[in-house]
Amino acid sequence: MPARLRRLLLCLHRWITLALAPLFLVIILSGGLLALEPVVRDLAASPGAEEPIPLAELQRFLAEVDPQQRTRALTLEQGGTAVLELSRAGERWHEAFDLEQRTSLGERAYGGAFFQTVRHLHKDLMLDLAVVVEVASYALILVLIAGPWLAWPRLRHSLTQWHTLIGWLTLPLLLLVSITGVLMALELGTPRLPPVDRDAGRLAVGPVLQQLEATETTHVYRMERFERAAWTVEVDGTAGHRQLIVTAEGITPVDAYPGWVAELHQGTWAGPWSGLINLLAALALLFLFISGVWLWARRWLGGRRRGDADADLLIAYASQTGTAAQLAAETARALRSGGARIEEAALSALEPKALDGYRYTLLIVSTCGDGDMPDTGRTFLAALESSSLNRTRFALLALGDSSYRHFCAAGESLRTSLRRAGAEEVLPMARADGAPEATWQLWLGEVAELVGVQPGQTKPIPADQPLQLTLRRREQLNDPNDPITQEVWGLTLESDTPLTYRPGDLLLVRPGEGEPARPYSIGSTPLDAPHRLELTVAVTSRTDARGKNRPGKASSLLAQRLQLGETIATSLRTHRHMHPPDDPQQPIILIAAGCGIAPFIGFVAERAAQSQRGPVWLIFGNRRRHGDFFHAERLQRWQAQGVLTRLDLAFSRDPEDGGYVQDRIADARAMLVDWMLHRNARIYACGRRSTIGTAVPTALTEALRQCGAPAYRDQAEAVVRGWQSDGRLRLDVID
Ligand SMILES: Cc1cc2nc3c(=O)[nH]c(=O)nc-3n(C[C@H](O)[C@H](O)[C@H](O)COP(=O)(O)O)c2cc1C
Repeated sequence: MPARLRRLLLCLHRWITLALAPLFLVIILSGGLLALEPVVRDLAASPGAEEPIPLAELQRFLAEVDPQQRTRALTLEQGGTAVLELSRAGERWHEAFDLEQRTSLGERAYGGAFFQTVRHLHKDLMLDLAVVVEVASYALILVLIAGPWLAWPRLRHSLTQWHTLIGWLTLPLLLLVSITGVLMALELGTPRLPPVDRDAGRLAVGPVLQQLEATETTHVYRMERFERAAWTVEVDGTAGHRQLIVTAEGITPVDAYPGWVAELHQGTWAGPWSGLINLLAALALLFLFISGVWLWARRWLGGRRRGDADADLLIAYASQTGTAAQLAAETARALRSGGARIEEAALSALEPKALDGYRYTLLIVSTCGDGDMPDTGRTFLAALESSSLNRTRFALLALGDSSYRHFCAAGESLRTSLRRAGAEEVLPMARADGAPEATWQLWLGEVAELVGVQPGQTKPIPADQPLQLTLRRREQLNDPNDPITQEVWGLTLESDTPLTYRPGDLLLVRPGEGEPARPYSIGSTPLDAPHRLELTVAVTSRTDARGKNRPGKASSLLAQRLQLGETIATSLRTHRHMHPPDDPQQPIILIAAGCGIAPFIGFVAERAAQSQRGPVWLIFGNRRRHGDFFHAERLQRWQAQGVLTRLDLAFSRDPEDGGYVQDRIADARAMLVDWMLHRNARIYACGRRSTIGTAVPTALTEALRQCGAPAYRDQAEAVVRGWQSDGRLRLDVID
């Protein structure tokens, strides 16, 4: 189904229900109660009479027991009993009589007056607003019809799945009840009645019987006044068994009363007990209504707390190269072992409102780029602008390096925005300059004291390793004659000592003394050559104050100025977040745009060096197959060897393989969703912010939705956020 149509149906389903919620509740609850009426009536009565009463005998009987003609209805029961509904001065009651003795057997209480009120509520809200009920019934039919288009039922235990399953199972019954309700309001499928003068005076039972005398009627089964001056009477006579409408003007035979539509609507087509089906319909509707509103409210309130629902501390982080993430994990471990109940999440997995649900929120946030917030914190920071957090109490540890122009700028701006949103800062902000271990330890001590726990032992955070590396090989990876491609080089660097790292770790390169370092993802494995590491380096450029193009200092050093055999001082930073899974059998999906392929060459190389390896699927996108399909030869060799299980390519400027990585995700969505939901795969994505940072999560959300797992956008988004926070989806964004 087209996404736009689905969105429209979802809007109808959700907003009609919410807009008409009180009305729906009244109609559903009163309908459920009314379903009980025939049953209660049946329980109170003896089984129905088989024999009707002769007309003359009925006249004599009524003349004696009801001389003032207060009878509104008469029914017969087995054992010679008649039950009269009598009224006096607006009061109504049922009384049973012995037909032979003509004596009262006492009042019959089955809550007739109560059901009368409920019926009134069900039909016109007790305010003569039958038209409002009619409109609500149309709306309900729309809501019911829109529902099944939104999700397939699945056998899984979650409120959403129960909502879907019950909706699907009871749909025919619910449609039947609501459509017959509308038909009744339109008087379709009910017997065609003669015109009834609603303003005429009350027509008493005596004149009705007199009129019947003048016809061929011999026996009466039951009779009931349904308007002030109109009765329905079921009779036997020479013309057979008939249903008559009697008014002051005369007698009209009609089809069976109240008609098949009303019987279907009331559920009484198979006797009083089949009416209980309507109780089932009402309970199903009530469940769908309450669960639907609850699911919506839960999403709306941003109740995105997952995992430990009782946690009273939230540890949230925004990290670019993994340090803040690692410190957050260590903080959580230390406080947990002291007995605190903790939830840990990347800021990208949270909505600001969620912070209000915890006693304290502890934030660890680094600064990247030129004073920027890491990608995992940007959406959160923007969302804070329109949030009001009056129950949030937070403590913040900012990571940075004072050799950069804007020291701890991301931490500062997060702090400002939180305070502006109304959150209370409970500890002075801590700023770590360079290696953060010492500052973090002090901060952890303060935090532990604040929350009242004794922190457990902490593991040291690996510090950056200084490394002297010699350039051994440099090869241009793009086609220098193709102006559409960006200048990209593959470098092999060598150390005197064996190296300890995993693919995805970062090599920090300072282009000069006092210059800020630039991180480069390492795309090799020490399993292949323990002294070597490989980089894929794009030559960046920026426009200076005079409008001239200046090459990036670190990239031009690596790609141009550094000579073969020359040595450079660097440092190696562990980037645990971008390590391949520890289990070599776990399926991995690698999504790379442009230079984002850099770490993944190392991922596949690591798998190639392992004997017991799981599947690897690479989705790579760039501009031109013949200009910038980096590492093509190696990738194709790995594919032929079966190391690379699947390779999908998107070259945006080539007509034959056009599109972007997100288009390949959409093409292969069924397989991708299957790998994620049933094969415990992990996704890694690396590339520029515009491609990977937003397009990949959006494409994954869309893939889930299209596969109906789940079908609602906000739920699919929550699944993708969940993958991000539990490490099933790992993004590495390069500027
Ligand atoms: C490319 C790059 C840019 C950085 N920019 C800044 C900056 O503008 N201001 C600052 O205080 N620190 C800056 N830093 C230092 C980091 O904030 C610091 O290394 C921090 O520990 C990294 O934490 P993370 O691994 O969680 O991202 C930068 C680091 C790198 C590698």
